[in-house]
Amino acid sequence: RLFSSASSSTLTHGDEASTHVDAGGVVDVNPPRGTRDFPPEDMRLRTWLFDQFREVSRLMAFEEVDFPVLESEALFIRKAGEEITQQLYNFEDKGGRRVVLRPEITPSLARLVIKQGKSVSLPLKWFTIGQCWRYERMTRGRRREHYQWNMDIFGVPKVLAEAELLQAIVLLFQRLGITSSDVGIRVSSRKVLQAVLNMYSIPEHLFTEVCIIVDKLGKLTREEIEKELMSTGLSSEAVEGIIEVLSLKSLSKLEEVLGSGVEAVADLKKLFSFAEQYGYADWICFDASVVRGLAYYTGIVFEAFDREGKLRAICGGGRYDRLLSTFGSEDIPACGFGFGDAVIVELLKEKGLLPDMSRQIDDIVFPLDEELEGPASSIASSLRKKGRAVDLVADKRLKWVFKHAERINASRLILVGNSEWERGMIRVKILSTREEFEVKAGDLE
Ligand SMILES: OCc1cccc(Br)n1
Repeated sequence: RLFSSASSSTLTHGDEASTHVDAGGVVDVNPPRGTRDFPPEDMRLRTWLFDQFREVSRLMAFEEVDFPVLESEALFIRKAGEEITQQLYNFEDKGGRRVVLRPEITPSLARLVIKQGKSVSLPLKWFTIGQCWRYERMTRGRRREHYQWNMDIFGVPKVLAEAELLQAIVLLFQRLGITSSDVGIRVSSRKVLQAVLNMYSIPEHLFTEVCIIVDKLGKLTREEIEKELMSTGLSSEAVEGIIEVLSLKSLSKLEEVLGSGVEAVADLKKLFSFAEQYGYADWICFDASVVRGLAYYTGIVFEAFDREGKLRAICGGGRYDRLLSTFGSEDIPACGFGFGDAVIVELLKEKGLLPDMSRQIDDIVFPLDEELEGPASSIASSLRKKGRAVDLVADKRLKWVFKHAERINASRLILVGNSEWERGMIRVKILSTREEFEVKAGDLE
């Protein structure tokens, strides 16, 4: 514990109590509920994962963008009863403005596209990695923040855009060593549900609400889903029809039920034929139950899942052709996905695919006497200017330095000692081969 649990008097400075501890004199060293610290080893893993996200974005020719974590609440007020908008991390700032810690990134992307307006030429292919927030009652002890990699394409109405996004996801999995035996991607289209609602002449305004309800398939029982659907005013016949179609996992069966020439079927057939061309057909499967829980999806939707069924969705996304008009702007066809930083790490752990996250340093420079600290720092400085990662160590016993060199996987140990320095020399140990030699200080590369 950082402080004893003594009374606060032991912690005061002068006559005012320290402002960092409560009356009990103990500061809480944990981060706020539902949030994480990233100490060095965790940060190395996160940096490695984000580097994979960035490399795939580069391969796909996407441009990086960024936004404030803080957004106007108005960007996320939607009436569809989505979990994400019911758990807004929202508050009023000191200027009386209603703001949120963003729960997702797509609305910010849409806002920037609108703001850029005519100054950008379509298509746009943008990516970002950003922290997203939700305020969930900690009854379920779940996280309140995660980082999400988002890839979005604006201005391409055809399913080739969704096919591009699916390749990005498959490339990412392949870079991490995950195969299509570990993970699949369920693909469907909101137009399937649209077609079913049309079959039962269900009014358009119920579409989004029905989507949000059926997205809970697999989380709620069939009875609960049926009850919620009936509560929207759907007939039991329509409810049965919806549930029957959504349980389809074959495109040909879907075509039988919906009839040929239905846009939903045409889109999906096109997407699956692209998948063959890209070479990721074995990663994807049609599953009509996929609707995703965001109100604004209008077409193809998809989500990646672990085939053992132990984890929550790894990533998900879809087409959202009418989001911009909800912000009062001209619509631009768009599609994208979000890929969180938590479930993927759970999967890598499950599969024994976590990379080695130990430190690696090029050189340790160590002065054997205090009066050699100056020369040691000049040696460290010249090595750093040549691009070497150098740990300058002082005030330690040599035994500790050897242990430290092992701990941080240093390649070389450079010792600055009196007898050598008098001759302008330093001693170099190559730690992998134990080879040791003297070299003129200025000649060391
Ligand atoms: O994907 C839902 C979500 C949104 C924000 C924060 C967290 Br943790 N999870």
